[in-house]
Formats: sequence, structure tokens, C-alpha cells
Amino acid sequence: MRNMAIERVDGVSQAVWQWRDLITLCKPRVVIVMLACALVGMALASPDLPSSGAVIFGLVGIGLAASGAAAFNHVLDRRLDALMIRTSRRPLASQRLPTSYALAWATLLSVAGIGLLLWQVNVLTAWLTLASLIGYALIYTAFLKRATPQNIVIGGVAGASPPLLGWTAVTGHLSPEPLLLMLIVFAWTPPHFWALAIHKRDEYAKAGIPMLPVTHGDAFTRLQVWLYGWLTVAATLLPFVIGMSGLVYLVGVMALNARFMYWNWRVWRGHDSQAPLAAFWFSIRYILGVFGVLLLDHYAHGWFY
Ligand code: HEM
Ligand SMILES: CC(C)=CCC/C(C)=C/CC/C(C)=C/COP(=O)(O)OP(=O)(O)O
Repeated sequence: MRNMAIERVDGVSQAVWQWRDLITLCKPRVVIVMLACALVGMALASPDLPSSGAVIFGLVGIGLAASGAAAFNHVLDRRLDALMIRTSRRPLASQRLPTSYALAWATLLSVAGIGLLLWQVNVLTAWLTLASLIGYALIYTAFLKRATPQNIVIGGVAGASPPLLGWTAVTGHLSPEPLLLMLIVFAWTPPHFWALAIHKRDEYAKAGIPMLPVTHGDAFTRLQVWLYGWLTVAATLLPFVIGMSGLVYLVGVMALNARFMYWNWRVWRGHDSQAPLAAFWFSIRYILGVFGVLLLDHYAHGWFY
């Protein structure tokens, strides 16, 4: 990628940034996993293959809006990010990229994403995506993150929305099934994030962010990881209980749950200092796995049942 030299723009003198920095602002790996969940929401919304227009424009629109939300998060958190080793090398935290450029990029992505959903998908999906964008970029980042250790539980509603957005992109209306898919991601968010927060507790404390391990200690947070882990397991069983998914899903999700709860148990025991980070990384494979078996089960209908 071509280097761009910027001199004294927005108070950042002689910064050198790369196009790659604009991609970094989008939190691409998080957005890709969100889009995978949205795609499964789309597939489950229809007994046949969903229309290619809804899938393509839906995924591009949701992806652009989520990337815009992530870029706004980088803008609002640039000073906090500079205080933590994990985030200090980010484009704005390290002052490589002028804030005004990032703000323009975040606005462009968000307007393009919501605009595309309005134009090519449907109004309901556009409004729900906008609500998620505001929920994460503004409500979570600007207020909750700095105010309460319940920040990620409440903010988790925005992060959990992609399967619902995928569903409404295809159907144009709300129903209980996508809310159930959203519930799975919502319940999974605390074990996902608090495992990492235990590992990074000292950094959060240094930056003055009231994450649960900072305000209530490690032992309490480890217990919460264990309890929310069980809540996640219960949520993952509901698609089978209500007849939305079949035996392929049940077998697959039970295997994933066993591994997920093994890691959450190791976090809860607290004997192994490496367990929280390992549990965090497994949580990502787990959520991809759960949505993967939902998809597999959906298309296995007809072959096995
Ligand atoms: C409020 C809700 C959430 C919080 C607070 C949260 C927090 C975090 C944090 C702090 C990281 C580490 C990022 C880094 O080191 O760069 C992370 C990584 C990640 N999260 Fe989450 N997360 C949330 C929701 C989600 C959701 C809903 C998904 C997807 C469905 C997701 C997928 C991922 C992935 C894939 C990574 C790994 C990124 C990488 O490889 O760099 N997260 N999350
Ligand atoms: C439209 C739509 C679906 C919006 C969702 C947007 C989105 C990308 C949510 C990501 C959730 C996430 C990674 C939170 C961590 O933020 P953090 O600031 O606590 O983590 P950090 O310290 O790594 O920045």
C-alpha cells in the first residue's frame, strides 16, 4: 500500500499513514464474524435460498454500518486507547492518522451502509442497523464504557443484532426466531469479553475504565463468566426446543457447549493464569461454530429429516 504523508493536519504533524489504517478502524475481524452471523440469520429466515439481492446488499450494508460504528469507536476512544498497550498502536491512539480523517471515514461508511439498506433492502433493516450503530458507537462507547461495569452487558444488545438484521433483510419483518438467535450472541458476550478483561485487568485499571474485574475483582468476574456461560448454553438449546433446528444442530451445539463450558470452568476455577485468554479465543471459534451448525442443520433438512 502506498504511504501518504500528511503534514500538520489536525494537529498531527508529519504523520505517515497507510490505507491499511483505514481498514484497521473498521475492526475487520469482528465485522467478518458479525457478517457470518447475519448470513446465518438470512439463511434461516427462508425455507429456500434467500434472494441474492437481499443477501448481497444486506451484507454490504450491515458490514459498512458496523465498520462505521467501529471507526466512530476508534475516534471516541482515541485517548483511552493510547493508555492501554493492547490498543496503543491503533491509528488514532498512536497519532498516525488525523482524527478528522477518521471521523470523515466513519461518517462515510455509516451513511453508505444505512443508505444502501434503505435503498436496496428495506426500511426496517435500515432503522435496526442504525439503532445498533448508535447503540455501539455512542451509547456503549461514549457513555456506558466509562460509567458502569454492566457496560458490555447493555452494549451487548447492539453487538448481538447481526442475526436479527440478516433475518429482517430477507423477510422485512420481526419474529421470535431471530430474537432467539440474538439472545445467543447477547448471552455469549459476557463470557467472551470478561475472559479477556480478566487477562487485561491491570490495563483497564490504569486507563480508569470500570470493567467488571476492575470494579468487582477477578473472583467475582470469573463466577460471572461461568454463570453467563450456562445462560449461553441454555439459549443455544432453545432453537431445538422450539423446533426451529433439528438433531444435526443439537449434536453439534452440545459438542461446542462442552468445550465452551470446559474453558469457562477453567476460568471460574482460577488456577491457571492462561485460561482467561484461551477462553476468550475459544469463544470466537465457539460463536462461529454455533452459527455454523445452525446453517448446516438448516440445509440438512430434507437430507436427514
Ligand atoms: C459489547 C459487545 C462486545 C465487546 C465489549 C467485545 C470486546 C472485544 C474486545 C475488547 C476484543 C479484543 C479486540 C482486540 O484486541 O483488537 C474483541 C475481539 C473480538 N471480538 Fe468481541 N466484543 C463484543 C462483541 C462481539 C461480537 C458480537 C462479535 C461477533 C459476533 C465479536 C467478535 C470478536 C472477534 C472475532 C474478535 C477477535 C478480533 C481479532 O482477531 O482481532 N465480538 N472483542
Ligand atoms: C451496526 C452494527 C451491527 C454495529 C455493531 C458494531 C460493532 C463493530 C461492534 C463491535 C463490538 C466490540 C468489538 C466491542 C468492543 O469495543 P471496545 O471499545 O470495548 O473494545 P476495544 O478496546 O478493543 O476498542
